[in-house]
Amino acid sequence: MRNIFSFLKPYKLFIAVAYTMTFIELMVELLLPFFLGKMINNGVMNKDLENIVMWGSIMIGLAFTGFVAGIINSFFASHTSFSFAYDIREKLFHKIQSFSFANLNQYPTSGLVTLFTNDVRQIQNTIFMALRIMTKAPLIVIGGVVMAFIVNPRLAIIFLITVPLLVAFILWVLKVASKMFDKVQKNVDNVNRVMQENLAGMRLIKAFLRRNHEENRFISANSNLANTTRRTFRFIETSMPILLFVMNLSLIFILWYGNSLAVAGETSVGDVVAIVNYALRVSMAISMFTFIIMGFSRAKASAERLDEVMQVEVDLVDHASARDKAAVREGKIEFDRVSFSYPNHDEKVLDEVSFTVDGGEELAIIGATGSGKTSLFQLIPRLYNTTDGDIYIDEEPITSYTLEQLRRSIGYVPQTPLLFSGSIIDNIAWGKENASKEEVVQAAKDAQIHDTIMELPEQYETRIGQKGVNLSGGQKQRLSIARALIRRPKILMLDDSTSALDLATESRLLDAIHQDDCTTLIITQKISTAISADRILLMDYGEVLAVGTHEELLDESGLYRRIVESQFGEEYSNAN
Ligand SMILES: Nc1ncnc2c1ncn2[C@@H]1O[C@H](COP(=O)(O)OP(=O)(O)OP(=O)(O)O)[C@@H](O)[C@H]1O
Repeated sequence: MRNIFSFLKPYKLFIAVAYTMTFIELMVELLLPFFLGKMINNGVMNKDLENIVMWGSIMIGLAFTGFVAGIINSFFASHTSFSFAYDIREKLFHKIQSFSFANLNQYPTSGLVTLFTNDVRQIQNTIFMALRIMTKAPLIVIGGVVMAFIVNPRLAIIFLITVPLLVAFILWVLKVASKMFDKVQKNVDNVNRVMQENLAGMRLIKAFLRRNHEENRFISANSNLANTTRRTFRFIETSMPILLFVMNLSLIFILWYGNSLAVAGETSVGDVVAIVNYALRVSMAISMFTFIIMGFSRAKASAERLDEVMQVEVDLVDHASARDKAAVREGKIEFDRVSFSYPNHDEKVLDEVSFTVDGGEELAIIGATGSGKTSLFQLIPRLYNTTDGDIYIDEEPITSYTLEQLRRSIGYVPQTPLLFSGSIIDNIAWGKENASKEEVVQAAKDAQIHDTIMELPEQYETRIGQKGVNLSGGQKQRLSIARALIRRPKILMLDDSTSALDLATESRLLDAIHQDDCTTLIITQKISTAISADRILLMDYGEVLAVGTHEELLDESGLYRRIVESQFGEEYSNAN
């Protein structure tokens, strides 16, 4: 909590002004009934018009001062709460950008989105309320009781019974409600998650005719949310009339007892009116305070969630020995008995993997699904750290490069191409800061996508929807390859990124890549692609079974022969 609210520090002055205005409003609220009593006692009861005008003018002046103070307070309260929300969203975004893959695995995307929207808004609203009325409400309760005692202690005695009773009741309501709000929040997260998965997987849902199934899943999440919200608000709604009932009882008591004292000449009508007025203000402040505290308990839960993410230790940072000047020169890669398990998982997905790729060499990696190919790739740009063993680039441990230097020299095309909303040119140029149009066009030509782009309505300026919905799978793959090529990386890594390309296009693309002097690692399922590489690495169950040329592997590895036969037919391997 404290960490999150420390974001208010830059706005200390605004907060001070807001609280000063609150104090003025408070004074106005407490003095008005007092002066009303005076006006009735000295003016109305004595039919003294001059006195009425005098007290009336003072009251109007006070009310106007309160009104102006309220407007100024509102301005500073909203400015502070909006600025706070802006700052915290910016800091949160920055923090999440610094997350490693292992950190990201800890938090579902939907939860992170909820942080940015729901949680930040919840705290923002509470800060606004806090500056606007939160401190005023309890002070009105205390001040109202004190003033009532100043006006008439005998009548004010009722406050000593009702106020503690109401406060105790409200504390109980809050305790129960905050647990209920926790459940509401969990259900909000759940609805967000289902929605997000559905929007991202809409095509798959339609293709698999799973619309009804998904609708039912959403209905279930949505009705859970509606039910918990309904239960929570019903509870609060039923507690409010109880509150009002106790308040009204105390008012009736004041009127009845005040009347009998007035008839006996022991108090004045003005005092009774003033005390009734204080009772009304105290009751309103108490019920207002309930809502504020309820908002506060929700904001507390939101602040805790935000704080948890803000405090996450990023587990992948530059090594103490990393040198910013170290730059990848040739792109020679060496794995030395590298083992790897995903964080918080015991299973080894890579087991003592050793191999070397020379600078400028092309290595194809093949293996069954789940054999650890992508995991191996992710270790090279240090998206994860190895569990055991070392990786060297140009004979230096990868930890001796800063993350920035290391990743700057790598062009990584992931298995699922992800394009951003924007134009084609933006998407390719995204791969390199300040890329020129010529560089974009050259990268597109190398990735064999230039001709396709030129056929689009606005060519390079054509906009693509989020995730490039209006492009085919193969086109998306080639755009994300162009994005990697524009970096002119020393190490190029393609994770099954040519799977949707026909053989001729793929071979032209690989030829273009060969023109560049870069080390290329290609994960592929296609033997035809693997054959064109200098060497092939065969993986199975996280181990390297064999490394060599196509012919060497045909001789050495039964598994490789079987894969070749499954794609080219038995005659092929017999002939070779
Ligand atoms: N984020 C993760 N957390 C835990 N385990 C994971 C994670 N990602 C992958 N794995 C596991 O690691 C193993 C290797 O997965 P990997 O994606 O490296 O295989 P792959 O050979 O690239 O498969 P494919 O050809 O299907 O892409 C699998 O058993 C998988 O379940």
